Amino acid sequence: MSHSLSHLCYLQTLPPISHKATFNGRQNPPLNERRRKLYVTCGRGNNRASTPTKDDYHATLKALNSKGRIPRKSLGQNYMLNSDINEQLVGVAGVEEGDVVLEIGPGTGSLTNTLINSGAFVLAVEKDKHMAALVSERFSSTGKFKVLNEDIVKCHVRAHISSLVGSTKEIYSDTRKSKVVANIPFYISTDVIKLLLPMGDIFSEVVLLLQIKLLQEETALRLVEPSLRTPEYRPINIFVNYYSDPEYKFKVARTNFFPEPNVDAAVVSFKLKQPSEYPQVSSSKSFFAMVNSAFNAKRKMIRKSLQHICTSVEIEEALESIGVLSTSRPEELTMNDFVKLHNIITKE
Ligand SMILES: C[S@@+](CC[C@H](N)C(=O)[O-])C[C@H]1O[C@@H](n2cnc3c(N)ncnc32)[C@H](O)[C@@H]1O
Repeated sequence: MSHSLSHLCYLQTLPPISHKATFNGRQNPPLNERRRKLYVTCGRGNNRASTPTKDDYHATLKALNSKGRIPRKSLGQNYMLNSDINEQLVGVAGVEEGDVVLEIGPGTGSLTNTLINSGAFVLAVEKDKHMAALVSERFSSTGKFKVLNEDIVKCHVRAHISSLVGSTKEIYSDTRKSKVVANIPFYISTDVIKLLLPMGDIFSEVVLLLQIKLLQEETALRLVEPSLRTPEYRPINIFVNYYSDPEYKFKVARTNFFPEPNVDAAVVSFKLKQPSEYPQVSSSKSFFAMVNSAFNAKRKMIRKSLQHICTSVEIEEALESIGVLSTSRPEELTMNDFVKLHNIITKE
């Protein structure tokens, strides 16, 4: 292990960080054989082995302490303490030797470690310069890691991935698409979904550990499997299903994070559609503008809220022709209904 990694070793007793976290001090379950193997191998023969660090409570505190940091609430810094969950996340994404993976917010690097040990090359985008420095020290010697100290929302993801995939071609000869695997803070989850889901030309899959804060505990489930006529049915549901095939995977209890948030989390996978698989609309921009207008006046009937596009009589006729009531409100239309409606009323 290189000297620069030594501060992350799991050798000392609990460091003197006192934090108001409600972490209950439970130990992670013992490593099984497969995980033990992953911790000591790096996959590619031409790269050095990754650190065999176990990213539990003590190691996380120790890493933070080494940089004099305490978790910042404003950046959603709730660190994962359970390597089993990282392994499950990586398993959901089917990360294989040679994959290029975008990780948003590596933090102390617990998920990064699992990704690298699975054979991936990780491009990490971390807004906090101290955490970016920490993971850079921890992983640059693996030759399978690059970190950008940037805000993901402002980051030119496509350009970075394209230049990375180009530059890693010698090592990774096939042309598989990249993946996104990340434990992201709640405050950027909608922005991240909007940014990444339309990138089906470069990413095959986006697997996110999301905090489920919006309404009640099953928010993540409702994001991917919305029911018509419910308050949770919103334009984001239509957006998600337009660009991907989403799947709710499993819930993650809040006790797995440090500091412990006041909500649980959930793993959601979005299999990205190819641009040729998107619903057929003349313009996605005008389609989403129409959907947003319809939902902006959620209590209003569609024939009234879309009058800036055409007359209410024309909208009524269009609604009837697609088999829905002319008095429908937006939460009564499926994505396919909106697609058909858009294609009729923007033609007239
Ligand atoms: C929930 S923590 C996850 C940390 C780590 N991946 C883990 O699983 O323990 C979120 C991370 O995202 C970073 N972050 C917050 N806002 C960000 C943004 N806009 N762009 C990139 N990273 C961000 C935080 O600094 C933090 O490291």
